[in-house]
This record gives sequence, C-alpha cells and structure tokens, in this order.
Amino acid sequence: MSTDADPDSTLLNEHREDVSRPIVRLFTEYGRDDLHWFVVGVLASTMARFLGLVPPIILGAAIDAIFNDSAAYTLPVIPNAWIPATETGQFWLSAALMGGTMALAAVMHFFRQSTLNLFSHRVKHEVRTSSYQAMQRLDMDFFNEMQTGQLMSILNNDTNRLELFLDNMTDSVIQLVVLVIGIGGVLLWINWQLALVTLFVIPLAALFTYWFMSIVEEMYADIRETVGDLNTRLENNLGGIEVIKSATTEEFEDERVRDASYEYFRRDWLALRMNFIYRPGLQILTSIAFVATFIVGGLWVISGPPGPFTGNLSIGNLVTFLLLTQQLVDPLAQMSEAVDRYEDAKASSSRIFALMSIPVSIRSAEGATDLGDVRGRVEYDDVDFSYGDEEPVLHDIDFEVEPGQTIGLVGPTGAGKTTILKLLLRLYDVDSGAVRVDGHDVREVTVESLRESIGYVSQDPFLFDGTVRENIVYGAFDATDEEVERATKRAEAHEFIERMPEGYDTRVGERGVMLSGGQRQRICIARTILNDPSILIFDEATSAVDTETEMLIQRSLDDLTEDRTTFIIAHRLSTVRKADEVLVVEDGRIVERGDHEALLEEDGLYANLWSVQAGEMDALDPEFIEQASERAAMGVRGED
Ligand SMILES: Nc1ncnc2c1ncn2[C@@H]1O[C@H](COP(=O)(O)OP(=O)(O)OP(=O)(O)O)[C@@H](O)[C@H]1O
Repeated sequence: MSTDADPDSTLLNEHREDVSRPIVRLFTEYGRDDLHWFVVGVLASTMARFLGLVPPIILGAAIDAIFNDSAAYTLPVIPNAWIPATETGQFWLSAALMGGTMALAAVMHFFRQSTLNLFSHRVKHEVRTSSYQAMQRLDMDFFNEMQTGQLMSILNNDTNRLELFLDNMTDSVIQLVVLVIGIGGVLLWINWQLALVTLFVIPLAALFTYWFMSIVEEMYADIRETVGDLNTRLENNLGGIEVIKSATTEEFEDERVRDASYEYFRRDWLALRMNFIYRPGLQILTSIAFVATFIVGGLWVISGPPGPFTGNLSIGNLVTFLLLTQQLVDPLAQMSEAVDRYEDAKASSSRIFALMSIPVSIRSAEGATDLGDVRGRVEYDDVDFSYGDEEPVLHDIDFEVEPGQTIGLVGPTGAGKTTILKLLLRLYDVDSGAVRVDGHDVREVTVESLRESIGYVSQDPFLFDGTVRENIVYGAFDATDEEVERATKRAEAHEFIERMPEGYDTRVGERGVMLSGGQRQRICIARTILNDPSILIFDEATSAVDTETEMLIQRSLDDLTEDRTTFIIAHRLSTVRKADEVLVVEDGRIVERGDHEALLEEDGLYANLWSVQAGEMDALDPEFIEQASERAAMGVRGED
C-alpha cells in the first residue's frame, strides 16, 4: 500500500466519474432488505408533519367563532353535528383537538426517528462491510497506488456521512414536501389570493437551491479527497513515529501536517462560505413571504381587499396564514442542510461505488478447478514481469523445481527475488510466460486453492493486534494447543513465548510492536508451520534472528522442508548453503544457478558474495567490487 501522500488518487477518480445515480443505488442495493423500516419512517414523518398543521387551523377557527364572534365554528373534516353549540363547548373542543393532535404528532415523531435511524444504521453497516469485502479482493496494484488514509476515509468517514444523510435528509425532504404541499393546500383552500402572496417564495427558493447545488457539488468531492490526504499523512506519521523521533524531524512533520490540514481547512472553508450566502438567502426569502403576508393580510382585515384582491379575510384566517407561513421558514431553511448532506452523501457514495466498481484481474478464472493435493512441482517458463506500467522488473525467468526440493534465491537488493515468488502466490500476474504448479498454470486454478497450498513468511513479518496465540493460529483457527506448541518449538519460539508475562496470551501490540524483529519472525514461521502448506516460501524469514538461533530454526525445519518444495530468499548465504539449487538473481535475471559447491567453482557473483560473507575480502574480484559500488550508488537493482 502506498504510504506516501499522493494527492491525486487517480484510480478512484477515474471510476468515480463512471458512477451514475449513487444515491438511488444506495437505496436499491443496500436499503432493499430494510425498506419496510424506511416506509414506516416516511409514513410516520408524513403523519407527524400533517398533524403539525392542525393547531393553526383550529386556532384560526376558534379566534373567528369564539373570541371575535364573526363566524360560525366550523372545522374541516369534523362534521358540524359533532361541534358543541355553546362557545364554552367549542373552546374545550378546540383545546382537546389541539392537545390531541400535538400528542399524536409526538408519538409519530418517535416512530419516525426510531425507524429512519434503524434503516440508516443498517444501510451504513451493509455499505461498510460490502466496501471492505470489495476492497479486500482488489489487486495488489490497487493497494500500491492507493493511500491508506484514502481507504480508511472511504470505510469510515464516507459511510458515516451516508448515515447522517439517511437519518436527516429523508426527514428534511419529507418535512419540506409535506409542509410545502400541506401548507400550500391549506392556504390555497382558505384564501387562494393571499396564498399566492405567501407562496411566491417557493419557486424562488427552489431556483436559489438549484444554483447552490450546482456550485457545491464539486467542492464536496474535493473536501472528501483532502480528508483522505490528511488521514494518510497522520497515519504515516503515527506509524513512523520512531523514525520521526530518532531523526528529530518533528518540526518538519509539524509543517507537513499543518500543510495537509490547511488544505482541508481551505477547501472546507470555501464550501462553508457558500453556506453563509445560502442560508441567510433562504431566510430572507421566507421572511419576505411572512412580512408580505402580514402587510397584505393586515390591510385586508383592516380595510377590505387591497389592490387587485377580492373577497373577505377574517382575523382568524390571517392568524392561520401567519402561523403556517412561519412553519414554512423552518423546512426551507433546513433545506440548505439537507442539500449539504445530499451533496456530501453523493460524493461519499460515489467514492464507495467507485471503489466497488474497480475491476479485479487477479481472481479465479471461470471454471477454474482447485489444485487438489499438491506435489510441489514448480515451473517458471520464460517469465517477464513489470509492476503496473513501470519498467520490467523480471526478464526471462526460467527454472523448474522438483517436488520436495529446496531452492535458494540470492542476489543484490532490489534484484527481483521477492517479486519472483510473489508471482507464484499470484499476487501479480506475469506479463508473458507462465508460472505452473504441478503442471497447472497458476491462472487456471482457483486463487484460494493455490494460496492455501503455499506458506509465505515475508521479509516484513506482520502481526495483528491480539495475543501471541491468536497470531499463531491465524488461518488454522481450529489448531489444538499441542499443535500450536509443536509449531512454536520448530520455529524456536516456544521458549521465549513461555517466558513472556502471560505466555501465549500475551498481547503483541499493534503490528507486534511489543516484540523484537526476531521474535516476530519466529511467530510468523510458527504460523506458517501450523498451516502445513505443501510449498514453503521463506523470504528473508530469519534475517532478524541471530546466527545461532537461525541455525537452531534451520535444524528443526529440516524435516519439515525435507519433503516439501521450499524457496528460501536470503542475503546470508549460509542460510541457502544446503539448498538443492541456488538461483542467483541480478537485475531481474537469473545470472547463475547450481548448488553451493558448483556456484563457488563458477567463481562469479555468488562466489564473490560468499567471499564477502566469509570475510575473505582479499579473494574478491576487483570487477565485483566495482559493480557492487555501482549497485550501492544506485540504491536498487543496478539499473542503468
Ligand atoms: N509494489 C511495487 N511496485 C513497484 N515496484 C516495485 C514494487 N515492489 C518492488 N518493486 C521494485 O521491483 C524491484 C525488485 O524488487 P524485489 O522486492 O523483488 O527485490 P528483492 O530482490 O527481493 O530485494 P530485497 O533483497 O531488497 O528484498 C525493485 O526495483 C523494486 O523497487
């Protein structure tokens, strides 16, 4: 995985552009199973909002009939026969109806909130687990390109944003739609002419919102990206805290974090500034509607219909109008938040769907069969390989290994040894040629059966946060205590584990930080032994243990490797001395091959490396010394 901040995660962006209607997909693909909760929530929310319209209507009727005595007491829906004849009766009916609808609205709000929250949390859970599943299956090329922080930001921040959106946005939209339709309907029914004065703001608010949305959409996508960059920087620094402290680069890192954080602040601020215009803008529009209704309605009540208006308007009607207009302010003002959340959620879900749509090229082919019992014959047939679009790293790799043989791979750093064996695990596919196991091209068998048959101890042993035991049984979860102990004894790990404060139950810390490099390696070797694979790969697996412990590990591994194909990558040549064949890799090619004795006789690169390690500096070929310093100067493979 890329550990340095590459601000432009092009791979994700390319796919993001192809994602269409992400919000619809959110509902159809992830909300489907819980849609009933959503429907209940929508109904409860709609009911609650409609019930909220009732008290102003009752109040208007009560003012005209009871307090002003200017009209008969009538209510929509309630039959006149049910209405008491006395003013006192009408008064108490009004109080009961207003109290009743408010209480019922509160119950509806309870259902609205609990069901919509349940729906949104479930969708969030589904989206998070699906995006993790999809991500885990992506090719290694993807992890090489993507920043860890970007990925964490998708799995965490983006899914959280969806929840926020589903929680609040649905409700805000319902509130807006119901209130606009409900209030609009009631106002038009009471007095359609005054209603036009009140409702003229609605299309203006819609236009204003459309304009706002078109501007902020890109801004939100930008913000999400900078959050990812900031996360990457923070994660890098926390992971490399030892390097920072020992190199005393705290100030340099302060500066880099400040830069990343400032970039986030800057883009966030740009979007916020738009909000500063949008929110007051909407507020002004709704206030204009309120004041216009008050002026026109007030004049109407005082001295009859003003200007082009006709007909009557009672005080009760005006009070209902003003109360309902006031109710319009809230949802319209909240619309900005809803739009914010919508844009946010759209950017987040398009990132999530983009991640899910990245094609996986390393997967089991259609109709691929399992490898079955592996004998361990391995064949590299004229293999060429390059990482992504970069320069080729391996050229014409061609060798065969018989079942049970032990093969050593040696050569300068960056020569391509690890890469050769990553092709056997099919972490990458060859550019040309083929890698075969027991005669089967690795691309034609299922990836699972291939990888299950291979045990890989990498040069960078990774332990999960958890106990020693949990790390050892990783992949062989049913192993018994006896089996675990047998494996750790073979890996020369049992004794040091026993000496730890809580033995096998000692926690190893994040990435195994509480253990030494050599202890981590031995635990990883034990894990591999326990998984009992047919083919073993030790990539610098004992580089961090002292020579004495390495000798002990090798001795106890001898019977393990005796009848299984084993690859050992080592810089310490004594590690591969007993190998059936040693492949000497230089600059992506196999330049020498043979057993230890034969290679010494050849007097080439291997013989020179051996002399270096044996301390026989005088025996070194001057040409070798010259080439070695060229390689060291270039840092890697000795490319020209
Ligand atoms: N994921 C990657 N993306 C791009 N290039 C890579 C990647 N991994 C390795 N390389 C490059 O491929 C070349 C071979 O690397 P590889 O790790 O196979 O060498 P190696 O012989 O195992 O080195 P070492 O002995 O230091 O472990 C190097 O030049 C390295 O920079």
